[in-house]
Amino acid sequence: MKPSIILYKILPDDLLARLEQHFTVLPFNRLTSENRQDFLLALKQAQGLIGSGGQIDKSVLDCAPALKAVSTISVGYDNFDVQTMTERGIIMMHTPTVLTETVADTVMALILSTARRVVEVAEWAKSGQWKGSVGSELFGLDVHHKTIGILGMGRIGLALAQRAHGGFNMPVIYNDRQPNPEANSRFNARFCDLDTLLAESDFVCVSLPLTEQTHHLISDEQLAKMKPSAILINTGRGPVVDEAALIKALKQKRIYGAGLDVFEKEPLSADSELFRLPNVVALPHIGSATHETRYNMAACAVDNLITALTGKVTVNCVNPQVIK
Ligand SMILES: NC(=O)C1=CN([C@@H]2O[C@H](COP(=O)(O)OP(=O)(O)OC[C@H]3O[C@@H](n4cnc5c(N)ncnc54)[C@H](OP(=O)(O)O)[C@@H]3O)[C@@H](O)[C@H]2O)C=CC1
Ligand SMILES: O=CC(=O)O
Repeated sequence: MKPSIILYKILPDDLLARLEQHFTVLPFNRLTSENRQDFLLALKQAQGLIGSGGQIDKSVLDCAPALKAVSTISVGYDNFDVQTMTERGIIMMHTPTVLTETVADTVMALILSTARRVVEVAEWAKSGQWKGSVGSELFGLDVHHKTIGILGMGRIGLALAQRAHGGFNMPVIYNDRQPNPEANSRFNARFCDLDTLLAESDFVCVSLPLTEQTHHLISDEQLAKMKPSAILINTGRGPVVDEAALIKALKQKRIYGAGLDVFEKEPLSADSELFRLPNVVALPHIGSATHETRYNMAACAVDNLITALTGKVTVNCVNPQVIK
């Protein structure tokens, strides 16, 4: 008999078929409060879990006595209780690398659209106000040759540094837990402490995971250290930035603007002040959302689960210590 797995995301037909070759698939389109009881019931027999979104915490894992492997269709895994999984020998897989370049493109899109006020000015033109050449009240800021500060020089940080250095002639400074020799040698990037990064950057770009150490890493004190002409970009995770502090800084024009793809609570409420501030570009968590990349992420996650349950895991594992 094939092992049972739960799929909680809609997959392309060919990828679903690939899963069905190996497993009996118990499908849920996504996790909702309405289907939670059915999901918990199905978990009793599931050896594998694949999908994205939702909190897979201890209360969920307690309902999954047969679980051996979990495969998230994302690189971030802050919504999983990895510690409990590791204690129970459950393998946690994720999808790094396949989305790196696409997310770095999204960061550049946010940098350009906030600095050059692309969304605001396009809306202005669309509303019929374009009667002649635009005046300085609609001018933006240059991007090229400005200093980019990258917080988290990992895979995405490095791909961002490449774009900024090679494409826009931007000096690159960065903060991480340790220097990244590749960033230094390929992009002439300079490792510095957080305070220096905040004080010197024209664009502060957050590309960090959410952890206990990074939660609210950017709050009142850090925003106060940024230049009034600087822009904050967050594509890491919403709670890395204290959203109330950010809204205050933006309203008081203590920083020039913000480009955000992630928020403390998602979906961001339609009545959030962030949607009403003209100096904010707020995207609905679309960092990796292209047809090609979302397919590649799903394919990677499917292969990850098949390997974790039927083969020998060598890559994409968050807790390799559980692999025997
Ligand atoms: N908006 C979106 O759609 C997307 C968002 N993301 C987010 O981006 C994050 C980064 O992805 P990726 O680049 O692939 O991940 P990486 O792990 O390659 O990069 C993260 C970097 O941050 C560093 N870091 C971790 N904690 C700290 C800390 N406390 N202080 C300083 N540096 C720290 C890591 O160091 P170390 O290696 O030592 O841990 C690493 O160099 C993901 O975790 C996810 O949250 C990812 C994809 C899409
Ligand atoms: O936020 C997206 C991810 O892949 O992580």
